[in-house]
Amino acid sequence: MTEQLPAWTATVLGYPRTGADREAKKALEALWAGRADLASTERALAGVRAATVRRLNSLGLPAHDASIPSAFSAYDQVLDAAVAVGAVPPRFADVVGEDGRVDLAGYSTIARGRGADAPLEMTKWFDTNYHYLVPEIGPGTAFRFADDRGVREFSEALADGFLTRPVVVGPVTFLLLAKAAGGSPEGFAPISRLDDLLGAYEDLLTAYAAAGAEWVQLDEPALVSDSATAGVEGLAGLVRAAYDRLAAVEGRPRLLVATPYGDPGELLEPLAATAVEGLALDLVRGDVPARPELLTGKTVVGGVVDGHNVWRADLVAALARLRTLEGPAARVVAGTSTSLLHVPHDVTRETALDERLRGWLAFADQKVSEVVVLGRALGDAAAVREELSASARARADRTGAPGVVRPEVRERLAALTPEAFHRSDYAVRRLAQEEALGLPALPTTTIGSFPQTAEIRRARAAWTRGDLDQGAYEEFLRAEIDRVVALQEELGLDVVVHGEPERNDMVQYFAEQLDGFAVTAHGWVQSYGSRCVRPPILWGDVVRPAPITVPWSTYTASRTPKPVKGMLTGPVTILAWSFVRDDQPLGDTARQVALALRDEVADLEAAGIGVVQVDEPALRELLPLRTGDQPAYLDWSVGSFRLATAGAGDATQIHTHLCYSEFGEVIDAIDGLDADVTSIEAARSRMEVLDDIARAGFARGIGPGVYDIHSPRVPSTEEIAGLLRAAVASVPARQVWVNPDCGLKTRGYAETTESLRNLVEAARTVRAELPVPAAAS
Ligand SMILES: Nc1nc2c(c(=O)[nH]1)N[C@@H](CNc1ccc(C(=O)N[C@@H](CCC(=O)N[C@@H](CCC(=O)N[C@@H](CCC(=O)O)C(=O)O)C(=O)O)C(=O)O)cc1)CN2
Ligand code: MET
Ligand SMILES: [Zn+2]
Repeated sequence: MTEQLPAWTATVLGYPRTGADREAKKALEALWAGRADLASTERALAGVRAATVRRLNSLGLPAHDASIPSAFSAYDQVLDAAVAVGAVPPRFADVVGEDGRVDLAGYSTIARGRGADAPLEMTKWFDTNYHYLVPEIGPGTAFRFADDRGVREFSEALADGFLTRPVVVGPVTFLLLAKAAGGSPEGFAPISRLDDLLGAYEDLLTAYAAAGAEWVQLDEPALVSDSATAGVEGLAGLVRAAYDRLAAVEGRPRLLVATPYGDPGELLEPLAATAVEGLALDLVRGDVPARPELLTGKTVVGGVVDGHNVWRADLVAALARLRTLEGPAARVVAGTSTSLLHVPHDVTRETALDERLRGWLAFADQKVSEVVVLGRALGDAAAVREELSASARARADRTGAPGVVRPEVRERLAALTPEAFHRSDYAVRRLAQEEALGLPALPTTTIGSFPQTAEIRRARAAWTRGDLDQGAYEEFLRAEIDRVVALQEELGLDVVVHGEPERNDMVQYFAEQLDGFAVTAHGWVQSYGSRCVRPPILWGDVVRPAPITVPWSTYTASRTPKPVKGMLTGPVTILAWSFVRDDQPLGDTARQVALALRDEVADLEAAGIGVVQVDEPALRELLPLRTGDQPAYLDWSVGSFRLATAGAGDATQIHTHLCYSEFGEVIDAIDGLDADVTSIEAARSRMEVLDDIARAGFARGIGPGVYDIHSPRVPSTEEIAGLLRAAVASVPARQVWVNPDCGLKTRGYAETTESLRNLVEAARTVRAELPVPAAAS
């Protein structure tokens, strides 16, 4: 490795994969629906890859120096790594070909499941709204370099004239993110298989070298997360040994090891002590190393352009940061902090956005231009003087723009007293609510959304285009609500919802109705697999010009004598799933959103809606990766939820919904929300999470999800009744609610109707088994 390093000066760690017009999403969904065959789907995905490489090149990343990443994935990069190293769970062994390859059909099967074969579990990727598939690793998992899809994609780009830099999830992160396969011995940890896994990575590197790769990027984000590394003894030694071994592979490509999403802290040292040629550091969330000499002799990608947010970078400050790396590093490369996976493609397409706002923004393509400018600036700052001052002007322009600061919002926040964050004692509220609602024991309800049918999407698309007028669209939605209410009455659900047909997305919908937010037309970002979201941009002070959900909820209440549950998205989730202004603390922004929601709760209450659910599925997502940063976060996040809800009277029942079950870390926070009823995911753990809840002394209502809505599978009455019996064995029956584990929007009506029928039936069965005092309470 003594020859001249290729002269790259700028790079990005990854790029969006859905395609500028969601071509990959549409191609995959067509394959799954049986509307397309494998060959045409592969061609469509290859088209997205080719367009990406050309785009990155036209934006200024050279074609031949490995600064363009090859970071495509048809579904998920962690699944790609699992398939590459032969870690396919035994229940899917039949999808692996004789040559070790897995075709797109088999790959989709592992991701989405098949009949009784559950898919790989899906969970959040660090502190983002991206979800990865969790590898299942056991003592007997036979690692080998099995599927060479990544190598073929590299060769495809090379044949097209581009020498790219393949990107693969690194071996340490792969195992730290994996879970023990079913049947593993008690206490088995996937990371104990590191040595065996490295053999597969050695062969993978050799294959990339044979195909002509000069650099390979290995992503090791787990090194920045306390929860990913918790309980692993001697991790520094493992990191050192792993990369010593990979660095010793004969004839291998150069290695760039990336630690996005934070700061690797003490784990930088063992990594830097190995012979890997490159390190990519996140200098937005992380810091320039306290011991710069660790970087001696390395190529260092300084991640100074935020891959998480859409604001134009402060290029002058970014350049200054990069310069601090220049002494020790052999070469400094301007880069992004993370992959650009989390931001939309191109802001210039957003012609409906206010022009002034558009001038403040950088989506993926604009961020590529930013790193290219910084790369040039490292050589000769004078050559890019104009670009540097334009970036400074754009940032300065935000400060004084109308709407960024609204004195009435600031004054209202400043005048808040502690009472605004507190309700009466739960015991008092409980009595008032029992009287007001008159619900049976084990009350049944849903999480809010009913299936978003093609018909609903079509109607909304027609209304957005102007082909359907406002009146006709609203009439369509009222008819939809009528159907959803009639269905719930027929099924016998106790607390009725309106089904959320008017919402394109639970965050975007609210953003569209609040001042201070902007929404995009093309700004799609992958959330998981083929599913995408358009995160709104929260740029100014937040004001609610008019009630948002009140007309829909009151219409619903007019159609049924049963209690109706109003549906709001909470302040933390609205922040988590938006691109949020970076000119003030998140807590201040969250409290502004909370005040708007507080007014909405008050209006719902005044309109006679006695139950209001404020969803906070992202409460866990924004939890800082370093434990030391967590208390401050929990303080402002819990506080903003309380500010949104504490204006409700005693008789108004506040629900919240959190759609995950790993909340050991946030159980106190959930308690702190002080909601009257909290619904959570619990079916997959067979209600075991309720033991934690009981141990924590949680005394309010709890709705453990009794079936997994992520799959079309219909749970039987007996199965649900079994789960409910387990629930009432750990938690007093008078606390227990019966509901699915999340909203039904991604499901179809056939399985939804059947599943809910069984849910109601199971609740009746177990209700009848309860001792009389509980049933009467
Ligand atoms: N923001 C957010 N994050 C979240 C969740 C969530 O609900 N929202 N849930 C969790 C899981 N993540 C999810 C993310 C996306 C979807 C999802 O269903 N996305 C839809 C798009 C939802 C949407 O914005 N729909 C719009 C636009 C739909 C659309 O594509 N319309 C067509 C036209 C349709 C037609 O003419 O028939 C088009 O624009 O081309 C609408 O309904 O109005 C998709 O990818 O398909 C589900 C779960 C965690 N994170
Ligand atoms: C991702 S949490 C979803 C909650 C929302 N109320 C729904 O039912 O869709
Ligand atoms: Zn949910």
